[in-house]
Amino acid sequence: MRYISTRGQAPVLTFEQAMLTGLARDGGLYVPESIPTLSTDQIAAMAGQSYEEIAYTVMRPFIGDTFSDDQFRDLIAQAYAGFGHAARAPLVQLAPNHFLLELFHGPTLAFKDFAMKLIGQMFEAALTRSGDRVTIVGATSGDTGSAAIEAFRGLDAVDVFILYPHGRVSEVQRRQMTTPTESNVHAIAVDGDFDDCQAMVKDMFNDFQFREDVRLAGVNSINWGRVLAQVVYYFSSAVSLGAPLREVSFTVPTGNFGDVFAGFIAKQMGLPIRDLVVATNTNDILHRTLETGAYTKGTVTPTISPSMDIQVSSNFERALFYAYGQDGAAVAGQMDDLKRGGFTVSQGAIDALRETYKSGRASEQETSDAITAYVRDHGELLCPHTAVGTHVAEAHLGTTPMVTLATAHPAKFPAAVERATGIHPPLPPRMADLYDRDERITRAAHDLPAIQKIIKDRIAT
Ligand SMILES: Cc1ncc(COP(=O)(O)O)c(C=O)c1O
Ligand SMILES: N[C@@H](CCOP(=O)(O)O)C(=O)O
Repeated sequence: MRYISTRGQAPVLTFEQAMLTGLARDGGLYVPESIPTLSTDQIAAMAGQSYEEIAYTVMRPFIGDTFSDDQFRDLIAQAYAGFGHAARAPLVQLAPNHFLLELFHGPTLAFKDFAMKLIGQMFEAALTRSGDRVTIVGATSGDTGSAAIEAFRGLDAVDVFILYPHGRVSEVQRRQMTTPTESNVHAIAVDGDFDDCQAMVKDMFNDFQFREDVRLAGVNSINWGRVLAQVVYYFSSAVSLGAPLREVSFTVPTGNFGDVFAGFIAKQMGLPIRDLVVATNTNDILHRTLETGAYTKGTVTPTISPSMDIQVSSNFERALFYAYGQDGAAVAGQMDDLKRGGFTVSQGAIDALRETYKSGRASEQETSDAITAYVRDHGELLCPHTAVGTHVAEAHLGTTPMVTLATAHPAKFPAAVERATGIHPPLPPRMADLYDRDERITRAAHDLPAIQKIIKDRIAT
């Protein structure tokens, strides 16, 4: 399996190279040259299998000879062993045709753990074999950073620097990033919003000297490995609802478009997905783009679902690549226009996007009302991101079963949940002392050279 850039001008790589490379050298994102399909029989055989077995079947065709079959099975087993639920991603029924896919049973209580725990295992195995050392720099609006720090803490061959927007993540998210004591993980609070952090990470990848000097790697969803691991729970949940014989739809709380794009890959692989519904908060650039065809950058507005406070949505580039019939030059042109503020998707491409993705938006009040209503009517305490999802999903319920992705545990956002319900969601016992642990934070201005210096100085010591 070979990997190509969405902008068509970067070297073609193996899975291992694409995983360790992060952003392509032409600024694009790596995607597989072709998407493997699974037969109806292979999908049907997943019924009753463990999450780990399904993960192996779904991901094996993408990894080429990076790992042997046995080693890959082993890495998957280790990645999910510490999850707090035997099913890993259990489904809960909310209404006759509406289900919640609980993706928050991993160590940092968000769906990011599914990919990050596996990537951590895969990085360690690949770097142990090669003897190389890398510096991971990531941007987070709260959950990617905590999952990355958890997955890579204490690993010998990796230093991790996470840039997060100062004052714009929840206290639990911040503490998950700032309280680990291992010296190879660093949380940097940046003056700015998530888009500023993400843009600086991309600028570091485009600074080839810096990239070589620190052996830069990325674990944001620009990394194909992140997307790949997220394809698995679309299969596990759809199969338990009757796939491949029955169609299933998904509503996905969306920010950087990685999670919902993983659903697109599942569909291309042969999973009978009817609709993929993109659910946004008031930072609704994706919903507006799907409605109007115009992707126009606005300013990021802080919301009670802070992990989705994003305007420049990285993986939309991957979606565009397929909507433009894998035309890298067309994607590169649109991304150049984005630097000047926005672009208009061609009629053919927007038709293709609308064929796959439906969308909706939840205001702050609607999000809060959904949290209140779901605990009252269904006994389910939702995190605000999930509540954005259930609100939007309700407008798309029909005869096809709808699965809304529950992307984080309510205890990660206790203030918003308590305001809406009067209930203070407790942290699981294993992290009950989170508020008592000492924090280690580096503050930084929105200043790329200064942050690059912090990184270089830290890895030199
Ligand atoms: C809790 C939560 N929900 C939803 C999202 C949006 O996911 P994506 O960026 O893959 O669209 C994020 C952040 O990525 C998140 O942390
Ligand atoms: N919501 C994310 C933002 C980064 O997204 P990623 O999927 O590209 O890593 C977060 O919580 O950090």
